[in-house]
Amino acid sequence: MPAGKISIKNFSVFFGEKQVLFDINLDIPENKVTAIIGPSGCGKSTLLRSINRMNDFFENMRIQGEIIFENQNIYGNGVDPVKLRQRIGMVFQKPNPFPKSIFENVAYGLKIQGWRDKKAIAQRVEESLKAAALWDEVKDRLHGSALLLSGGQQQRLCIARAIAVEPEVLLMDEPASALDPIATARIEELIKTLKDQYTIVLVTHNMQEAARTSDYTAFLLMGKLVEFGPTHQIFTNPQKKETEDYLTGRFG
Ligand SMILES: Nc1ncnc2c1ncn2[C@@H]1O[C@H](COP(=O)(O)OP(=O)(O)OP(=O)(O)O)[C@@H](O)[C@H]1O
Repeated sequence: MPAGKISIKNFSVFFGEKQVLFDINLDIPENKVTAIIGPSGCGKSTLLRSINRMNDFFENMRIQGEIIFENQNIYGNGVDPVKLRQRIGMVFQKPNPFPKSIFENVAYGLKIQGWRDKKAIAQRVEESLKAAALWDEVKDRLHGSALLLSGGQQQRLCIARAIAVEPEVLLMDEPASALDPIATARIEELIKTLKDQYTIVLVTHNMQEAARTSDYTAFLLMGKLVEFGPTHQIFTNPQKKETEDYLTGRFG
């Protein structure tokens, strides 16, 4: 297995008294797509959101263990979660463009980072929209509202917005689940092209999607990591009975 870009070490999450992740150990490989699968409520989103400290927004949240990113524990002293989220970007289940123009959506993070040079901003917006496979569809209406785009276009816009600030890691929480099959296929294609440049972690309910798009798969069950390995191995020759039972539809 390639070297880990992110190392999750003995990691547990509690919401109040309730423990939802139990002692997770997982190395997420660089420039690959890692899928997190498992039945509803098993902790997939919680694990994903732990990687860029999005769970910090829940007041009753507590963790144990470490997540190492570039030789630093992201939960260690002195780590700024806002800066961390610029390096570890996120795309959510429901497309959530801002009620602004297409251009402004993509330029938003750059402006927050202090970019002022209009030409440089325009260039980065174009590059990001191209990388998100949306440029050709929107280049003539960059100043039109993002909210008038189709759901699939909005999701690609959110991906463009996330990559505009050049993160190293992209976290995707069921990015295609609100989309029709054609829009889903486009997002899946896009994920495969983005992995050359980004380390991607993808939560999905959809087994076919995990099989089609990911290089590695982690199977979670009731907050525990049951199995992790190359996707083809997990799907064709799982080592654990629980994984096989889940993949063959015996529960979940
Ligand atoms: N902020 C919170 N406070 C309390 N419990 C929470 C909170 N967020 C999640 N949980 C609980 O943690 C458990 C794991 O939730 P999580 O959303 O991570 O699961 P999931 O596998 O992503 O589920 P789904 O596939 O249904 O989205 C669930 O029991 C959920 O109710």
